[in-house]
Amino acid sequence: MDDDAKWSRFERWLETHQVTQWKQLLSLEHYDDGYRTFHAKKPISKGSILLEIPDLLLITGNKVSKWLERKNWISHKPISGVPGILLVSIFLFLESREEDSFWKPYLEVLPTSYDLLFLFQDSLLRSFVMEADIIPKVESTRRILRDTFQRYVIPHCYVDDRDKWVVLFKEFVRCYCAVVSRICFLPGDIAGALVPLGDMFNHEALDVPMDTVYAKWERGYYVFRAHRNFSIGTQVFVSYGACSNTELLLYYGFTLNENPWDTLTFYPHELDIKLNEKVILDRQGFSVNLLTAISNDCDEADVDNLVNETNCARLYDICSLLETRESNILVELEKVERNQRRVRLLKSWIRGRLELLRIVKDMYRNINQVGHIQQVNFSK
Ligand SMILES: C[S@@+](CC[C@H](N)C(=O)[O-])C[C@H]1O[C@@H](n2cnc3c(N)ncnc32)[C@H](O)[C@@H]1O
Repeated sequence: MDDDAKWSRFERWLETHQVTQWKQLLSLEHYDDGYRTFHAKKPISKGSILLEIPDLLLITGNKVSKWLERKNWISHKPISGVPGILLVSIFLFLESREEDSFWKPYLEVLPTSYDLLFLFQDSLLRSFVMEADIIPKVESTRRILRDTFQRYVIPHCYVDDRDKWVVLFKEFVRCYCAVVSRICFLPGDIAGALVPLGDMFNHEALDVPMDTVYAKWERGYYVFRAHRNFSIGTQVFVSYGACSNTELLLYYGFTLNENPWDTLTFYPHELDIKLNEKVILDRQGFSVNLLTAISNDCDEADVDNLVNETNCARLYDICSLLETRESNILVELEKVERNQRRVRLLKSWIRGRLELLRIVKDMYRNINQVGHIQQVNFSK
């Protein structure tokens, strides 16, 4: 069945369950790479309902854990020790092998390839990624996936050779990627909910955190509301939260330009600074531990005071060191011949970090010149 036919089947499935209203407001655009996004057919005002998906269509962690237990796939005791996200991944894997699965029309339109960071080749990660603790995070994801697959999936599948194991494992990893990159928050659920069609909204970063929850459970439906006005013809986004580009790459496989929530995490000893703790840099500057380490004697609880008392020229210099390091990585990355999507993602990730460093450098330069922090907003 080709992609158009799969999509038509998915739409019919939605219509059978009375999911039709959205078409008055939204159109779905399909990209060549198989991804999709919503556009506004009419002007949309903040707070209006975009989409309502009935409970029956949702795949939730709680439903899945009961199902796995009922089918004796995993017994009660181990189930409580397996993270909900992995249980939903196992469920997706099993359902996608069932010809008559209720969710088949949905499963068929899920993306077939992902760019989550743990899927990147080690040669790319180890040479071009300087974020603190990223390699252990990637390795732990890979290990957990292998262990879960070996422990809970393989005993129920007939696998007589290594090639078959590899094929099944790749399919399991694809299911896991679908779950982490699409699951929606559902209070009281061990994992959250996969919301067919609701998971086609792309993410946008907001300058300030949202005042209300715009995607939530209401009266037996998962309801998506507009968090701002959208003009006709423009892309309609939701917001996945205040995610840094590192988090976006880890869990969703993309980065944003000018992401106000971007961060850069590092260990100062990498720059020959005597401090063993991890330091986080965001648009407000360095985390308190670095400020404390290089400040004069002052009350650490008051960040404004701490910055006033800190040698901002030194903080500026640390930004410059980080900037040089990131620029050098970017130069090396430019030499990589492969112009594949993952290389492009790493480049845009680094460009985002350089932009962040520029903003913070300007901030510390201004503080240094003025001698106090009045021009800087530390309200976050
Ligand atoms: C919940 S899905 C959104 C729907 C997705 N576009 C699709 O067709 O299935 C999340 C995935 O969409 C993509 N995505 C979401 N927001 C994006 C954005 N602002 N820029 C680029 N890709 C985005 C990423 O691949 C992410 O893993």
